[in-house]
Amino acid sequence: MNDVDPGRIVVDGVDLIFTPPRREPVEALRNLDLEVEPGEFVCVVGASGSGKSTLLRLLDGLLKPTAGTITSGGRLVTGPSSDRAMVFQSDNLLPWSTVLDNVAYGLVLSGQRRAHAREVAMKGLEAVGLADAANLYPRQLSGGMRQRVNIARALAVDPQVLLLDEPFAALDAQTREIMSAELLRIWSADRKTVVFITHQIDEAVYLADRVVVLSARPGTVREIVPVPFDRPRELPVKRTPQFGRIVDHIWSLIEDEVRGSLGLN
Ligand SMILES: Nc1ncnc2c1ncn2[C@@H]1O[C@H](COP(=O)(O)OP(=O)(O)OP(=O)(O)O)[C@@H](O)[C@H]1O
Repeated sequence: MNDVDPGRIVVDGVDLIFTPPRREPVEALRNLDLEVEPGEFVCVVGASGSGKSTLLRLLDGLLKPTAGTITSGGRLVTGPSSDRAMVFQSDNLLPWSTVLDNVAYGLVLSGQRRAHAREVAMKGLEAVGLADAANLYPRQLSGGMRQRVNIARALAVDPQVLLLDEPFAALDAQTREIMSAELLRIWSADRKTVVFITHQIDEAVYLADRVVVLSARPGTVREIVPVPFDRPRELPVKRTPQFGRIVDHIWSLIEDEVRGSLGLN
């Protein structure tokens, strides 16, 4: 494997210190190293405040490391780029545009002709199973459908890397479970590199090739837990003893810190 392979992410010795005006600096991440292989699905878990979202924003180029470097496909990440796309917890769909135009939006912004952008957007909607919803408006969709539109929008620009920050956090438990299976189906079609942030350990174990466990602030990699289940993965794998053992192990790594973040230690 070569650092310049498209979709390969290398985080090398990254520190991130926030320096808010008139407040104490906040050391969010310290000496964080991580390598993600092209096409790999990595989930990141850790107590609240351990720096998960900060790491994702660094990977997208929305934040710059205080020290260390991040490369994507061998190129230094210095700002957002079309080879990486982000999906947030709250959907940021435009309420006055149809589903199709919401998905086409990024392509139009990047200079593509509207007709071509719509064609590509339609393919994206087909990939997430929402072709029939193309002419609806966001308010006419359920929460799960809106997040599928968000994913289609991120995929429409054909990024090498997909960054997802708790994309299903606002959904109810059943919808969330179905959406995670749906995400694996979408991902398996062209296996982009995925970095997925979640609070739900079982969601992480179900989705990931490897689960990155962050320590409490300042966040650093505490352990990387490989997930051995074959793909395609069906939801019943979550009910197996081996699955339960991996979830228990990850929980044991962060339990004290989760209690600490709640003031319970
Ligand atoms: N812009 C900022 N200015 C100052 N401190 C910040 C800023 N953004 C984040 N932080 C702090 O950095 C730390 C890491 O925040 P981050 O949001 O990355 O954690 P997280 O693991 O994603 O948390 P959660 O699970 O609660 O979403 C926290 O202590 C947070 O308060």
